[in-house]
Amino acid sequence: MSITQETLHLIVNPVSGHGKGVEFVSQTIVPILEHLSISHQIYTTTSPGDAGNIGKKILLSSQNEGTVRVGIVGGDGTFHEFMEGECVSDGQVRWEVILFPHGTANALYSSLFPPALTPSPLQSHQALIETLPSPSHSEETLYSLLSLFSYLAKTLPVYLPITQTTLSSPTGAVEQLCSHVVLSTSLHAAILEDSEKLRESHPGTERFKIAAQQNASKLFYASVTLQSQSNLGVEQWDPRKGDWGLPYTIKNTTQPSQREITIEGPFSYFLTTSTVDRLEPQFVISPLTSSNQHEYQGYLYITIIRPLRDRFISQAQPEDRKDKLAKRAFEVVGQAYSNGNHVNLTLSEEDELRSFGLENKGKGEPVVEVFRCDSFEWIPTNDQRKVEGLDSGNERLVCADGALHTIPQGGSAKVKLEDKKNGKNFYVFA
Ligand SMILES: Nc1ncnc2c1ncn2[C@@H]1O[C@H](COP(=O)(O)OP(=O)(O)OP(=O)(O)O)[C@@H](O)[C@H]1O
Repeated sequence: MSITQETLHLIVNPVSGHGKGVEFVSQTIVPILEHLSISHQIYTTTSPGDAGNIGKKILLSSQNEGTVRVGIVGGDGTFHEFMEGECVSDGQVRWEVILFPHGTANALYSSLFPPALTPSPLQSHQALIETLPSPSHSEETLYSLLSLFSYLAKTLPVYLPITQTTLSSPTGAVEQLCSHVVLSTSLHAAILEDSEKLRESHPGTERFKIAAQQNASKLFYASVTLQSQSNLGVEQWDPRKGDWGLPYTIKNTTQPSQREITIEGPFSYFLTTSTVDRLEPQFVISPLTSSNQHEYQGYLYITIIRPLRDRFISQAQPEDRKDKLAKRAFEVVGQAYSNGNHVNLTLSEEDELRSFGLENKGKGEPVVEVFRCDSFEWIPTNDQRKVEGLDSGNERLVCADGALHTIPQGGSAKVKLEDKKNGKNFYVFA
């Protein structure tokens, strides 16, 4: 078929996930496209980073303008590489993306189509499914076609805010990063770094557990300034009210305005997303993130744990602090597997027994602080006043969609959402 404005460009990663992408394209996607006479072109990635090169080729063939429709058969990494290639190009096209979840975690897909949602989104596509060339597809196959069904049903695609991060040294910007799933520092970034070092000795997923144990009791020294241009300013989630409001857990600082607040560390957890509420189908780490932002520029949703706010740790004997911090980190972050319940956990206000157990939507402040804003700056402070009994981690480490980067000594990471007006926008059928 010749390439036209209507052509669907399919970028296929042959190795992601279980390595079944190529087979899925030939056996499932192509028969549907041919049956519906949809012009398509298949590109198979041949090496890491190739999805970005393919994206650039597609951009050239579309003469850098209009709407270009792309299908990604792969995981978050394939989408990331495709998107990163576009971030550095000068095109002004509107990318409309159909996702086929053929990765390992599929964070974006499972956020757009949460598994076990009732009623199943498949129900609304029943009439369409019955017209498919092979209507006996398994439930699992049909689930992986939901984004395609959304496109075929002519649903408006969802705007996908892209996060831009600038790593600077004291003398200026040194590196620009684009991400669409997650930008993190602290524990999340440290686990990724250490698990990579363990890949040879522990090829299975066990290495993530070991890396988590190695880092769960560390403190990361930094200060972060959150900014918002909106009239509402920076907002904080209050699980007790079930609503967003003015920041209320920031103490001992004079804030110049609601549009800018500074949060002092040390941190153990710091993660931001603008599109996904989960990093794996069941790991709902940012349950307030809403990707249904058709018209809106979008928010950065920020999930923070500052362990010294928790008397279970701050009032522990120095020799007990390590164990207690690790125990608490697993207890809290583990609740992300219970549909994101960690954001509902509150610190006990009065505790005569001094057990400092956590409550669910109790009277005290939440143990996890959740904010939304449109930009922030993470400044490693390398604080000399360390907390007795607790080790510090590398606060200069940054993870952008799984790739690790280091903030130069004395520098910072400035993070913001790409301006929707500047073009190069990504939309996803959901
Ligand atoms: N032909 C290829 N050979 C080897 N690696 C490739 C090839 N094509 C792409 N890649 C690499 O495969 C990596 C993994 O892809 P991807 O991240 O999509 O899958 P995943 O890691 O299984 O899933 P997820 O990111 O959803 O957890 C990408 O980072 C990309 O660099």
